[in-house]
Amino acid sequence: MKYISTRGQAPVLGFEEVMLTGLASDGGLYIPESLPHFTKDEIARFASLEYAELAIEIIRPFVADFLSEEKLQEVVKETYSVFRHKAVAPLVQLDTNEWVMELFHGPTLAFKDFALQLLGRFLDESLDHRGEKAVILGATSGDTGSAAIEGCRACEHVDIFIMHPHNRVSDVQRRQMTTVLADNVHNIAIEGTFDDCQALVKASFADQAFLKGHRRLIAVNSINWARIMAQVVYYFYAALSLGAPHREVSFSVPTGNFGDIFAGYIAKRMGLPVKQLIVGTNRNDILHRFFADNSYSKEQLEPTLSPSMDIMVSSNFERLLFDLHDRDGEKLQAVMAAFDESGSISIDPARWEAVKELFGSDRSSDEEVVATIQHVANESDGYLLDPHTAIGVKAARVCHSSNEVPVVTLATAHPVKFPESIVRAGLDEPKLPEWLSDLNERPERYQVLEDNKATLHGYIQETLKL
Ligand SMILES: Cc1ncc(COP(=O)(O)O)c(C=O)c1O
Ligand SMILES: N[C@@H](CCOP(=O)(O)O)C(=O)O
Repeated sequence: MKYISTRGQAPVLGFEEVMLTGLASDGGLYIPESLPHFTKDEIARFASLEYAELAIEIIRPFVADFLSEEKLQEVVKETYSVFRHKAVAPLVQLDTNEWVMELFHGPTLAFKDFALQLLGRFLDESLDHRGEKAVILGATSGDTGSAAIEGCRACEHVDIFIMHPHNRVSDVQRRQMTTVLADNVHNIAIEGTFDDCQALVKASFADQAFLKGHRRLIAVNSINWARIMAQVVYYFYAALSLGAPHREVSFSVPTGNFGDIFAGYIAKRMGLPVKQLIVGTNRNDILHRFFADNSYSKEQLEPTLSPSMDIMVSSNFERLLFDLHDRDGEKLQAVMAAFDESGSISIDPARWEAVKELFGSDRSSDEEVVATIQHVANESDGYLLDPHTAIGVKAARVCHSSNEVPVVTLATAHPVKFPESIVRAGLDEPKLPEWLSDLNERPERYQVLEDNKATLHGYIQETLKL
């Protein structure tokens, strides 16, 4: 399979290079030139598979030129064996046709583990084979960071630098990162927002001189295609459990960087009968404003009770825009340049009407998040939603257009990561699981840095003695 950049100017690459490259050299994002497509019969045959077996089927066509069948089987099975629920991604029923898919049974209690446990193993395999050393640079609003650290801490060949916005992640999220004291793990608190951290990652890909040619720079954010690919699997898994391919299924997804829901869009393009994809945002609602008013325009980022979604510029939205501009890199280059210059774009109205047939959207305030948590706990026997998932559940209830079609909200994080919302909902604070119960006593290590590229690069050079 060949991968092309959304901006049309970067070299066409195979999977392994794409995984090792992160951002394309023209500033775009890599995406398959064409997607594999499964027929209804083929999808029906997946129905009896366990999670890891299904993952092998879905992932195989994307990585065929990277891993042998034997290695693929070994790595994928090992990846999903570390999840703490037998079903890996269990479904919980809230109402007749309303479901929640729990994606928080991995090592860091958020959906990011699905892709980052796999990516860590893939990177290790590749760098080992090539005999190369790498620097991983990531931005996190709280969950990608710990999942990336957990996925990559054992990789002999990498040093991992994770930037989080100082004082803007929950205590549990911060501690999950900063209490990992391995020599190759470096946590940085940036005096700024998640968007500032993400901009530093992108600027570093555009200017890699600070590594002096000694190391390869790798991205673990969802700009890395391998992240999206791994997340496609659970859409198939949920839909198959609910009657696909003989029945349509809708999904509601708490959305920030547009990676998770974009994986749902890819699943649909691969043949899964997805009726609707519903975007749930908090008050940092650029994506909701796009789907509601055809206005993709930056505003001031505001802290919320759902900090992982405190994101204004959604990286993966560029991948959808690419499709909405005839997959023409030149056109997209112009669109992104206009966005960079004015901070605001809209698309051709006919295209926008068409995309809304698939995508719905909704926005929740903090008060609505608390009310949803409270309401669901009352009606479902104390079932706890984390604040991000609550945004998804409300979006499903507001936007889902059919009573006949099941709707699945992706439960993206465990409620224990965000106790403040639970307590505000008048519910008992959830307890950390046994294996994490001493998290608050573990020593922390991180460096606070100003939001400045030269300062960041200097810190990395000093740490690695480059
Ligand atoms: C708990 C949680 N929910 C939802 C999201 C949004 O996912 P995405 O950025 O892929 O849209 C994130 C992170 O981005 C998250 O950490
Ligand atoms: N919510 C994310 C933000 C980064 O998104 P990513 O999916 O592009 O890595 C986080 O928790 O860090």
